[in-house]
Amino acid sequence: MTNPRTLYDKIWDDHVAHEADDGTCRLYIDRHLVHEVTSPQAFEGLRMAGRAVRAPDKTIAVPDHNVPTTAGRNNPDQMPEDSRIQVAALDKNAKDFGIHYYPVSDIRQGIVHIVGPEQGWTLPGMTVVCGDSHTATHGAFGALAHGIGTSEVEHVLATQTLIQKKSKNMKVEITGKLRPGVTAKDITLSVIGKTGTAGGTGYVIEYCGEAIRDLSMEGRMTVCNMAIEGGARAGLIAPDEKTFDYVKGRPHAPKGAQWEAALAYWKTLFSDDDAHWDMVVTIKGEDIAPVVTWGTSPEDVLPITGVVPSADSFKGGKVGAAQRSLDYMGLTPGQKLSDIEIDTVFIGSCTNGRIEDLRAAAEVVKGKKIAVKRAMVVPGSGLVRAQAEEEGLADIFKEAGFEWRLAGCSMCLAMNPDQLAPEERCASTSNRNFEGRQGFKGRTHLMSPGMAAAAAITGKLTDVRDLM
Ligand SMILES: CC(C)[C@H](C(=O)O)[C@@H](O)C(=O)O
Ligand code: SF4
Repeated sequence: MTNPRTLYDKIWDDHVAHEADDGTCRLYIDRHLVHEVTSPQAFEGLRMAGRAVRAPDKTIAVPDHNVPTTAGRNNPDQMPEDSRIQVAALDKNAKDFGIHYYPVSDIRQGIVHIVGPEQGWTLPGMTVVCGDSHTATHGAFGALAHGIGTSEVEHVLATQTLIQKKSKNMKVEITGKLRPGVTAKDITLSVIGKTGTAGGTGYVIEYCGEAIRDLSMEGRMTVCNMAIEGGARAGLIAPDEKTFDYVKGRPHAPKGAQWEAALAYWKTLFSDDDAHWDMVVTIKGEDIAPVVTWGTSPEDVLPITGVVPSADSFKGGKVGAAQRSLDYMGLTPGQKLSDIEIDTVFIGSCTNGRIEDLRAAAEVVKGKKIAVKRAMVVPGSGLVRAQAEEEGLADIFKEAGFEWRLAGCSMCLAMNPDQLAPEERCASTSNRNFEGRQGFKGRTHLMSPGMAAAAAITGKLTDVRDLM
């Protein structure tokens, strides 16, 4: 009998190419995803050393952070100078080094964490890295996926391996059923609300339990996407029939006999009953409400039925941080969250820019008009966009007054023209509400797509259940 192992242990063991005496390991990397922000110096490093990309067939690049999302964006005049330089550099690097590439003009272009799964690059049991903290998204497939820094990007490009120390195992179990109006986003925000942004430090989280099993692959990606906001090294979910169905037939998924062999292996990817957990967090699915953030940290989570907290309801160092958040966000303690007026609504990002997210938002919006200054839907990829158009979702959004944009990171972060003005208040489906994240002095409230759509319709933070 081998020792009982977690899913993380199993994937780890299958990828260790070398282990040093101090436990430092060299891990084989199956997929390396690349975007324009964290790769230019890495490719430059290879050039200077006269090195090639070790496994170009396992290296996939797409520009996403800097690209404008308005029509005519292939015109370089639409891009600010620094964005243009980064996108042009990725165009050139992809060509020079012969890696898979989805340029801005390609319908498959989109946010790297949406494109990878969509094209079948992300598969169960793989190690997946990207110079991007939200790489955890791919863990939804039962892959070990995490963000790396630019110097590591260069190392992986050159060697297809990564130097790592093993993390501890954390189990986050969401039991039972979710209540109506509660989504994957509410799960992942509620977990961070409970554990805090540092709660996952040093761990890889496996999400499990009936409520996780019941989620679609899209929902599972939303949950894993925010593992990093809870401080974890990665988040993952054991693959099951839903995972295999999602993967099957995708352009880069295995076919024929290779599919059968892969499937047999994937079915071994689960945590053994007696596996050791260094920490266990359990939340009842029925206790989770539709939530929003009120502050400038993803752990500042409250049910939409709540009120803005006062700084002195916190302890220790958090009192000062809460006061700073309240000042930055322009909020008064005791104010009902559902009385907070919203200027702008952003539906998109690698957290919630997939087709299911757009369907959920469209369902709330259908036949209504927006009551905010601006609202935009930014599909996570060109293919999500095309599908949403085919399903009539784009028309629903446009008729309601939403802008219907092209794929990219957009207003998730202020690296492209989609930005908040100072003090502009946004209901956003993205994953970070840090100061300045969506624009200088911009104010971000994180929530699910249905909740963001509800805010667009009423002009205030709104309990989506009131519109259902
Ligand atoms: C620009 C990039 C390095 C960054 C990340 O690592 O996550 C971005 O995607 C983000 O969401 O803040
Ligand atoms: S959508 Fe946002 S979180 Fe995701 S990769 Fe882009 S900037 Fe980062």
